[in-house]
Amino acid sequence: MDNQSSLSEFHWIMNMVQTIDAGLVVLDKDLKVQLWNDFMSNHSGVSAKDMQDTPLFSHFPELPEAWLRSKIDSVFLLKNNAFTSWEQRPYIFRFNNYRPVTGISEFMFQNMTIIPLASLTGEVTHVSLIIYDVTDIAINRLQLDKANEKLAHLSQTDALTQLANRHHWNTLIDSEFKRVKRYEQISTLMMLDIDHFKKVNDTYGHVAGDKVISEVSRVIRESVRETDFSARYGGEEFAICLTNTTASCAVILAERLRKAIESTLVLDDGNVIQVTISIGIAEFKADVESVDHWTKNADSALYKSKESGRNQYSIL
Ligand SMILES: Nc1nc2c(ncn2[C@@H]2O[C@H](COP(=O)(O)OP(=O)(O)OP(=O)(O)O)[C@@H](O)[C@H]2O)c(=O)[nH]1
Repeated sequence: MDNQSSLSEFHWIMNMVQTIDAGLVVLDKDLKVQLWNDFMSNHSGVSAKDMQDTPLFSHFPELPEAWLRSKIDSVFLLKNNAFTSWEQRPYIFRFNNYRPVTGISEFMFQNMTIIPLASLTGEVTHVSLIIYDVTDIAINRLQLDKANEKLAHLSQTDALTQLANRHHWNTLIDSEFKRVKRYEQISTLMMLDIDHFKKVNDTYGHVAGDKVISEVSRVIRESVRETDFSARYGGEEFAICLTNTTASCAVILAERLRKAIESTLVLDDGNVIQVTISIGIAEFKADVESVDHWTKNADSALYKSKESGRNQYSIL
């Protein structure tokens, strides 16, 4: 190839380097900038002329210097490419994201490849950083993750009460049962039922009944610990599992709930509705063979509370 054609080849290669839709930066061993393409100028607002032969980090103090230095050092040393993904670190250079408002990020998500550049003698004298704008991919992924999270929440939650639904309860209590059985741990199951609820429906209607269920659930949600879990077990029946708690300690929550619900006034269409609950408590014991067995124990205790006059707790 003669000088003229290699010069023109160099010219169009430089044209491509400048206009390609990715950031290209070439650094020497002192991390001084030797090439800064149009993508980098346009997004950073700093021209190639101003960057030329100056240390990269002096222009961009917000760069993760220690982390990036060690990445670049390892490329010089090992002569291998290095790659970083937006999932590890959303961006390297803090460039604005010009996408229509997404609410997810105001910055451009970036992947980066660092490649060693060898001289004719094989010595790695420079590295090139290639910055890819992956904002669209990242935003789609994050939106999908959010939607999946929302769907998972919806599929596990009872709409009226915002408590776990029966299906999700089954999963939770199943794994709690396995945990306590295997490690001989302590855990207590509590079943709650609104007293004479049929009368509430018959007197005030189903909408008022729903309001009562929703208020009772609110009290439950606000009363249990973060480590406990609760669910709407059936129509007006609720279940709470108190992990690492004995039946005698569960009594404290049972009484707190009983009193709180007894003193809650539900207003509906000019009516003031007041309800009470009955509670059955069953601590996990070594002879409990299954979740069904454990639940039956709590149900028997609940039945005892109903039989003894309601608005009270019983322990099996
Ligand atoms: N409004 C409303 N009512 C419901 C819902 N689910 C179940 N119910 C009603 O709750 C009532 C439960 O009645 P029962 O199981 O006979 O018991 P109770 O009247 O509460 O009496 P005790 O439990 O013996 O104190 C029934 O009338 C059901 O129709 C619901 O989601 N909304």
